[in-house]
Amino acid sequence: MTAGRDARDAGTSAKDSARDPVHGAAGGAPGRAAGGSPGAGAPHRTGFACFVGRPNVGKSTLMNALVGTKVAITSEKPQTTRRVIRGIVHRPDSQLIIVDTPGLHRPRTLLGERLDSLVLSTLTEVDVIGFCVPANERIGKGDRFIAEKVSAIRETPVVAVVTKCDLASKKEIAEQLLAVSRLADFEDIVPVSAQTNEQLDVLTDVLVKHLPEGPPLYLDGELTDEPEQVLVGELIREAALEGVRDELPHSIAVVVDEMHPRPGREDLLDIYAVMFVERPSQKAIVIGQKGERLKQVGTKARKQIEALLGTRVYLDLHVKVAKDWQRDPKQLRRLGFFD
Ligand SMILES: Nc1nc2c(ncn2[C@@H]2O[C@H](COP(=O)(O)OP(=O)(O)OP(=O)(O)O)[C@@H](O)[C@H]2O)c(=O)[nH]1
Repeated sequence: MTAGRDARDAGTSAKDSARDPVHGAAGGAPGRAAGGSPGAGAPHRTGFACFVGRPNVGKSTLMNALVGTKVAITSEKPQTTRRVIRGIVHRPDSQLIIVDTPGLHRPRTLLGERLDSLVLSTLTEVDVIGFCVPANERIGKGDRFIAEKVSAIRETPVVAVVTKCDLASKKEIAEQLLAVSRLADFEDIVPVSAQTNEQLDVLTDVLVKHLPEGPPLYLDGELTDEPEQVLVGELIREAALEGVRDELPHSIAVVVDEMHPRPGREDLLDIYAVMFVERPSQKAIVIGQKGERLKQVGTKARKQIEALLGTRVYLDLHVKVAKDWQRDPKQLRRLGFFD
């Protein structure tokens, strides 16, 4: 099977693909979600997909690349994603709504437990699951744990996605595809790179195959239904995560209190946000000497927010301590993590 083939050729049934589940090797034609010309009389499909995998395997980056814009934040720190975010891929033949989840992992805190139950309930509700494994790392216990969990969900088909293929040689990719095929009985296995856009169109084709027939749920051009306030908070958190180490990334939460155009200045949006950390020592780190670090974080976040919203932004960012918020149900609710 060649990579980057036409969408219409991809219409193999789940049964066919079970016999030959591997979709090409990376190195095929690049392109993002470009397929999707509906064949004559082919029904329109609409549905939900969800990517799961160990932290840091590239789930959020993949969703952004498929959707074509930055709707989920990414970082080199594991467990960056905390919220369920939807990105929408529009094609003539289909609408693929991607639900981004936090990685499944063994819960260590109350926050961890809540995230895991959130993930499991999401998985039974979507139409297809994308189980992600990076091409450039050996399959480990964590991957096996998640592969077992998702293949136990009988009602949802699982497609394996070998990510970050730009970081592996052809031989390594081939070996990884084989290793992944031994993990569980996947419907399909697709090697991709979100960095170079390789095989993203093929992945979309494969996911769309599993969606039910139905009309579009979102208007053309809508890329996400996350409230802007949430996206803005996530961009601030992403800027704050850069350059911090150890436990600190997990201790940072951001709440956007207010967001409105400045009276008499329709071209300027005022945003008031608070960054929460768990301890005073962390507050000092986040703020930095003479407030330097916080200033950099604010500038970086502001630029990203301006790019997202297409307007000039004034960002008022404060840091507060919410003691041990990850373990405290009341604080968790306040920061938007509901049970
Ligand atoms: N070279 C390369 N790097 C990638 C690719 N996809 C993701 N990355 C990088 O891998 C890191 C983790 O990516 P994320 O998308 O945040 O991973 P995630 O699985 O969503 O992580 P969690 O939110 O922790 O679950 C980031 O530094 C990305 O830039 C890819 O296709 N190629």
